[in-house]
Amino acid sequence: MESAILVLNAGSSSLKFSLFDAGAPGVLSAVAVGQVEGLGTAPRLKAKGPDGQVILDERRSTTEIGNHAQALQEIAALLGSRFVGTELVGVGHRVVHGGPEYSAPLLITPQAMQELAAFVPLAPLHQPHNLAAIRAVEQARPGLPQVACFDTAFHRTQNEVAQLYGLPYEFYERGIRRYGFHGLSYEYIAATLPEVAPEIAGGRVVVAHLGSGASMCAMHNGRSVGSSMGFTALDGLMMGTRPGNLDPGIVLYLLQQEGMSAKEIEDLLYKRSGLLGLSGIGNDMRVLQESDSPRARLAIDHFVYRISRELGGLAAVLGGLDALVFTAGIGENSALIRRLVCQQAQWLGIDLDPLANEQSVARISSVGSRVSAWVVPTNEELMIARHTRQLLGL
Ligand SMILES: Nc1ncnc2c1ncn2[C@@H]1O[C@H](COP(=O)(O)OP(=O)(O)O)[C@@H](O)[C@H]1O
Ligand SMILES: CC(=O)OP(=O)(O)O
Ligand SMILES: [Mg+2]
Repeated sequence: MESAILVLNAGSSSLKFSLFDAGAPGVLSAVAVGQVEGLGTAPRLKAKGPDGQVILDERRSTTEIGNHAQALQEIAALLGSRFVGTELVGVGHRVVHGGPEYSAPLLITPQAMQELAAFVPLAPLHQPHNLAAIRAVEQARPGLPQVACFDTAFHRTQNEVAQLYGLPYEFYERGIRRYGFHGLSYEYIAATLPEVAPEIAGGRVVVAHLGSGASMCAMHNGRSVGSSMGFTALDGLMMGTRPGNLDPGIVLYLLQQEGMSAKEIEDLLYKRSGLLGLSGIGNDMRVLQESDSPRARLAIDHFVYRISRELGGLAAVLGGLDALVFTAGIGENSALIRRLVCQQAQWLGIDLDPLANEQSVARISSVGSRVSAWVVPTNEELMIARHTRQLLGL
């Protein structure tokens, strides 16, 4: 391989990467994928080759890999040793918040970095890490072209009514509006549906991206018309450590009556709530599913309840529903969550095929189901690589 595109997806506790052959014409294929997960707690470096074979799986101490910059160094060392002689021609990044202006991928410049830094308070779990990864690459390889791909961009097709909050209009003009997130994932699903599920690709589809962060998107003919996430990635569904949609009066109460500081509330809302806060056990759905604790079951039931409510709302936005698509860590892997959600959604016309659901095959609803249900694995890194290749003209 002569030249490659590196993709970095920096999350709150992980740094995911993929390396793509930039020289091969046509369909992009990853020659290596992996991540450093457990950043800050129990770092673990994992990497796989093109056929999915494990090439590395090592636990490291927090002194060895203590932050995203060190994680990036490890990834660079690993890739450098395996792909000697390969020239890196571009780096694509997931940047969670692009604000009202950025509705397309962007070539990184010093000015763009300044503008994107203004969105750090709107995505404190993600934006600082996204920008730190860009700076680290710039430091290691000055002048290497870097592209920012935004989680918010895919939702900019939504009309003004859908993006408004019921605040005085000048707040909307100042940028306080519903942005929506997980857009690279939804864009990938929209691009994939014509292949895997052509009968629904042009229809009214709700996609449920259920991972550590979770959201749902109402899509009509592959375009976003509504999203459960809003101004920040706190809104909508309950998540691993975030509560999702919350009465704003609770925040006022905590500030004014309970004397919590803004920082303490930020910590509560981003890091201590959701599945973790309700269960008291953890934020990993696998652990909750295996637990006998009633609170773990309560957390799962509330997770499903919130998805069901949001599904009804987004189906109303679409004026009806043709299909429900599950994706991301929980959506792709948890037959239990899919079963519970689909059972709740029987009133909408979804009839689950239990065996297909257990096997996580693409279509998981029965042949006669009026509204179909699907599992479609997402690939944010591939979406970023496509954008990067196109923007850089590679
Ligand atoms: N087999 C599984 N069953 C249930 N949940 C799973 C399974 N595998 C992964 N998950 C869940 O997926 C979540 C991570 O999803 P992912 O999309 O990778 O999240 P993120 O990118 O936001 O970190 C984990 O927290 C875990 O709860
Ligand atoms: C926007 C968001 O919540 O992303 P993630 O699911 O990666 O945490
Ligand atoms: Mg994710």
